[in-house]
Amino acid sequence: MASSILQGVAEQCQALRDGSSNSQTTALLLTAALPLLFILLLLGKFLYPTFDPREPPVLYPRVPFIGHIISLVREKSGFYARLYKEKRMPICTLPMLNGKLYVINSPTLISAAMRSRDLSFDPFSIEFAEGALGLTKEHTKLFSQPGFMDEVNKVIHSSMTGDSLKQMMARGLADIAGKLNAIGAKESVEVENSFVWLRDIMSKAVMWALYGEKNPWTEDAIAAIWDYDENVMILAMNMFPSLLAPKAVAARAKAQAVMKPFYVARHYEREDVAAIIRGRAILERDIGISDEDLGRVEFTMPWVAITNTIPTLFWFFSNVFSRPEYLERVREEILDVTTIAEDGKGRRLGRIDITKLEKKPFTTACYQEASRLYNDAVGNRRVMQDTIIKDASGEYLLTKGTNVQWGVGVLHMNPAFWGPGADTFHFEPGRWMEVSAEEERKRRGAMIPFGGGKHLCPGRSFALAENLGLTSALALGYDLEGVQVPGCDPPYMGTAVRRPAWEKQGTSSSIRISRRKGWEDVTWSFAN
Ligand code: HEM
Repeated sequence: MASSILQGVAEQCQALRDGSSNSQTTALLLTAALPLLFILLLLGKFLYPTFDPREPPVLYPRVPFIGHIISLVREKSGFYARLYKEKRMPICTLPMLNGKLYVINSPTLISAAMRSRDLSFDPFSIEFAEGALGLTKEHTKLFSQPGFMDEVNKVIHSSMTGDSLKQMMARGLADIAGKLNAIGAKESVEVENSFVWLRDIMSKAVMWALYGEKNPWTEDAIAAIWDYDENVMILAMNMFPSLLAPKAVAARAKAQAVMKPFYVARHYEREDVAAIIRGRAILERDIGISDEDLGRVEFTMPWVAITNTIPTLFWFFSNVFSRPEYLERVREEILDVTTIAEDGKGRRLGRIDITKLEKKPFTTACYQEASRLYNDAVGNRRVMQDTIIKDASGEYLLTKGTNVQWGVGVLHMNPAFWGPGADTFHFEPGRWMEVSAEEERKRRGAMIPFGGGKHLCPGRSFALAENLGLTSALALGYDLEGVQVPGCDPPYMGTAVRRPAWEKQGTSSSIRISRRKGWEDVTWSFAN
């Protein structure tokens, strides 16, 4: 940058000496410009980041300083895919204002970044919380105590395994069954928007699973989470939130107000509350967060629990139910894991075993394909100590304090890993069936819908069980007319999964649901 300015000045001086530009005006202008150039050079020295030759290659934006920032805001997660398509770099350094950002595209380097102890997600959790949850500096100071985030990590990951996980799954699945069983044999339900219909059923089930009998989440309060979801990143930036995102601020206030009495009454200590909710609250209480404030701080949990689960459910559901041949194959597999018994009162009981369904090849392939195609998360880490990561393309120095990102879509939609058509929105469950050892090897590290390393999403098995539960009972026991697959928009910033954009392909969101012929008398339940 500085050298190109100097070069420009030198060329002008040469032109003056040569007499090729001897006008007095030019000389005057140049004299006046010299101090300005000097200031620019000085500013450049202090404002522009420096690069070590061992760092990833630098990719300068067309518009200096702010070019990459503008592209990121405009293109969202699509920015990483575009950059990779144009440059095909395994990793690069993007100068931004007076800082820089590393962007990784190689699966091996992404895996290394996720596993590295010197790269951390924790600073983002804390910084995000301040704006997104409306916390005070006091709260963030408490969270920043050495070792606290490691304790949170331990609680999060140990509480979503074994019996705690099973209990959560069972509660959620029972709630889903209740909603479907309520659809009578003689009625048909007209649904205006299939995404919203699924969203409302699943949100309630997840809240029930997390908060137990004292679950505070009303329909209204759940709707507020979805209003918040759309604008959470504006809040996270923490600049004039009431002005820039008043709807999200109001939604957050409403949701946090609903949570407050739950925490003030210490319902989180109850046995029927999910261990992740209980464990986090106790940990936070122990470092000095009051019960009154826990409802505010813990608002992050219901949000992360539904914001990616439900879009994943929607894409799995719509891609299967809109294709009769796929629906038929999925139905066969579900039937195989379902027991039907008389209830002694003239009705039948249908029990779907979700753990067995999780092993069925075609159903799993459809779920995987939906996750591959529609998950476009952006991975984030901060370099805590200078560190080196490497792959076959070379070794790269990552310097302390720099942020690192990767776009999941760059890997998930790369035909080099997933075969022809993988870079278009072509849903092909066949990609997941009969995969050769060679293909398996090529795909290693290229499927990362849940992130990885010590921050690997702890909710992935819960989400899978609930999503399979709802779709499997629907597939076997109900007829759904009019299901279409819409176009999609990038995920909202801070979330992982693309959102439906009905208007893009003129698709209709409305569907009609009725009991399937021959299955009208079945009451559904799940084993997990
Ligand atoms: C299909 C559904 C889901 C998807 C696609 C998803 C995706 C993700 C991703 C990409 C991350 C970041 C991981 C990283 O940076 O390495 C994450 C983290 C997390 N997710 Fe999920 N998630 C889902 C469901 C859930 C559910 C149901 C819960 C809770 C009930 C949950 C709780 C969390 C938590 C607490 C973290 C932070 C983990 C940490 O910092 O160690 N997620 N998730």
